[in-house]
Amino acid sequence: MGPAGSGKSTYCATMMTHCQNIGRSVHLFNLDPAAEKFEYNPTIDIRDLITLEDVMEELQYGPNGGLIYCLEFLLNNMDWLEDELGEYEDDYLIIDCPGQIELYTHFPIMRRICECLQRMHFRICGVYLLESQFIQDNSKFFAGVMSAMSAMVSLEIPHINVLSKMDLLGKFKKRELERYFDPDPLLLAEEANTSMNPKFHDLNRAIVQLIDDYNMVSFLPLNINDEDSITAVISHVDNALQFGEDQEPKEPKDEFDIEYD
Ligand SMILES: Nc1nc2c(ncn2[C@@H]2O[C@H](COP(=O)(O)OP(=O)(O)OP(=O)(O)O)[C@@H](O)[C@H]2O)c(=O)[nH]1
Ligand SMILES: [Mg+2]
Repeated sequence: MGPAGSGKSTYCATMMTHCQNIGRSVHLFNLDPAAEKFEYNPTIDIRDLITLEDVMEELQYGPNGGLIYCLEFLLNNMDWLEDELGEYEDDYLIIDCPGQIELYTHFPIMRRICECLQRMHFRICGVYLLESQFIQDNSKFFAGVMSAMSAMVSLEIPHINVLSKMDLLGKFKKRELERYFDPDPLLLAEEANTSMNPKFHDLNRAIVQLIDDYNMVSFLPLNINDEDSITAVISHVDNALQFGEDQEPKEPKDEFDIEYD
């Protein structure tokens, strides 16, 4: 999940490549009826049920109303989804979600989809992407933290926040960056207040107090060009899913077998 352009599809493709390299069988599930093309072909695709293009053309909807219509259509046809998912009950699915925050907070659409997955005994972990460039502007960062938090609160599933596009971030000192990975909102608010009109100071403080009260917003950095960073993110997700706990132990590969004289 994450706002438009935050790197969701790139995240999915990166994780697909990584999983294939480590020998894990994964499938891509596209939930975005407006998606155009993917690096990997989705195994399950909402566009097989309905596409935004058709809705806009036939019902004369605009792009946002059309998107809501598509997802509500899916909710009214959940047996389609259950049929599609049925074949992959024991598999690892990476779901590319649409970005519009309305789907998480204004309408319970994503929540209902999560409930359907849970009914089918899938374990779910939400991964919310926020562009790392946001940390160059505290007010943008706050807005991002709040949108991540509202998705987290409305879905009620294990949730991981990721700062995406770390490769694009200019030079930052390590210590300075770490403040954003585990943000101390009160400290950040003081900084925001120095650059904003005093009439916003109380509002800023109230907002950061809210973030602080939840005390559960932290970020993992993701640099898609750095294998260690990809591994770190996927191992947090695995941990949240308890993935691998019921997997059969793998036979050691020949080259690692110990030879005795
Ligand atoms: N350098 C860099 N570019 C990235 C990264 N992730 C995404 N991009 C670029 O950012 C743009 C948007 O990326 P997408 O992966 O399509 O983002 P999205 O969230 O799926 O976008 P929508 O589906 O349109 O909401 C593309 O031009 C990507 O090439 C990254 O980690 N590093
Ligand atoms: Mg996308």
